[in-house]
Amino acid sequence: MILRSLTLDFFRNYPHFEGTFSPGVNVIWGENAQGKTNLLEAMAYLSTASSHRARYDKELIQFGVDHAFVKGEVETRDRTFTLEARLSRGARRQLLSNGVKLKTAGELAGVLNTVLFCPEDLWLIREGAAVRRRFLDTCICQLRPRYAEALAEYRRLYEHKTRILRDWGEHPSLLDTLDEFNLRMAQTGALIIHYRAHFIRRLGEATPAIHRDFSGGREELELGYETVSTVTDPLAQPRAILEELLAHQQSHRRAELEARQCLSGPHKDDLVVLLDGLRARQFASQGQTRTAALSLKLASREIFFQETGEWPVLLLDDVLSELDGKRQEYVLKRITNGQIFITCCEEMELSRLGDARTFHIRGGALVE
Ligand SMILES: Nc1ncnc2c1ncn2[C@@H]1O[C@H](COP(=O)(O)OP(=O)(O)OP(=O)(O)O)[C@@H](O)[C@H]1O
Repeated sequence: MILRSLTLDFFRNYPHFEGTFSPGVNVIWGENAQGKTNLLEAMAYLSTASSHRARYDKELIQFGVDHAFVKGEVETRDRTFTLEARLSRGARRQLLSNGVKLKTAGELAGVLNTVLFCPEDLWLIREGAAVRRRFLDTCICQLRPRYAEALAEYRRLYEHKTRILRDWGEHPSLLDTLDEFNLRMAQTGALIIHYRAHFIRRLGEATPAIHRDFSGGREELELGYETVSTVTDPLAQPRAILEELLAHQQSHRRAELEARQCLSGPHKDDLVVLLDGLRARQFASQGQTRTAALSLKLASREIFFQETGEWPVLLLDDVLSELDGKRQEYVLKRITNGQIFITCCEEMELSRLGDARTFHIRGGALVE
């Protein structure tokens, strides 16, 4: 999978950008706050229709402007795709593939896959469960269009149910619709759990070997999936999971009404990381959690390759400078395949990774 070129209009601090990239290594360098991350964010947006750091699309539109445009030419499966995202402050965003409007973001899956790695990811293990759910969701959405659709639907239902629970005291008639929402949330929730369990199983197969290699054979990493307590087998068919989710909702109905919060469902899921049998989140050292986070990210890249036969585009945002020499060396050794974008503050010598193209960014523009 190769991102051949990228065009931006009014995206973040770029009034306009046009770049054509190397199929190998691309180094994007410049001083702080010049727009290096913004560029990777735009690339990732074309693969996931979401940003790793913006909650709303409108944050991506340049200040004082009412629309933004992102276009990428992608080579995959011996074909060329033109992906476009048109963002607007006043209207729904539009996503297009080869000029055809997409109905859902899920339809982007499989055209451009990216694995983004930024310094915050080094805290993937230490942070709360939300960060690990986001990691899982970003990966699975790119591999399974149906998952992306279920997740979007689940989020809509969750927000609606949260409003019902928040306001039912003042408007008791809202409770008339609660059962309907519960059923639909359990149906989409069952699908989400099924897909997450299968992805975590794959991750659980790929990550330990990388981590073992990385830690010089000293540590054993294991992964687990923590979901709704009534679910006995998250790998089971969604139909079986549905019944167990409904039972959990039923037993938490009263508590939800009292707490006025949605307490039942996969929105609380976690990916559990164990190092030598202990929960890494609580017991691992800073160095160990970094190594484990890197192993997870590198493993996800390998799963993309196994699934699609092509390496995803790797976006390394300022991450190498955060790593000590040994970890840097390990990552560089492991990423010799596929297209790579690396941002850094100084021009880097990366000739060992093959032909590298260099882009110097200043103030939201390419320095020619
Ligand atoms: N919607 C927006 N409109 C205009 N400018 C924006 C918008 N969002 C962010 N910016 C600007 O983009 C710049 C940050 O860009 P970016 O995060 O890409 O920096 P960077 O080059 O990666 O820096 P660092 O090396 O510090 O990580 C900031 O100056 C910020 O004010």
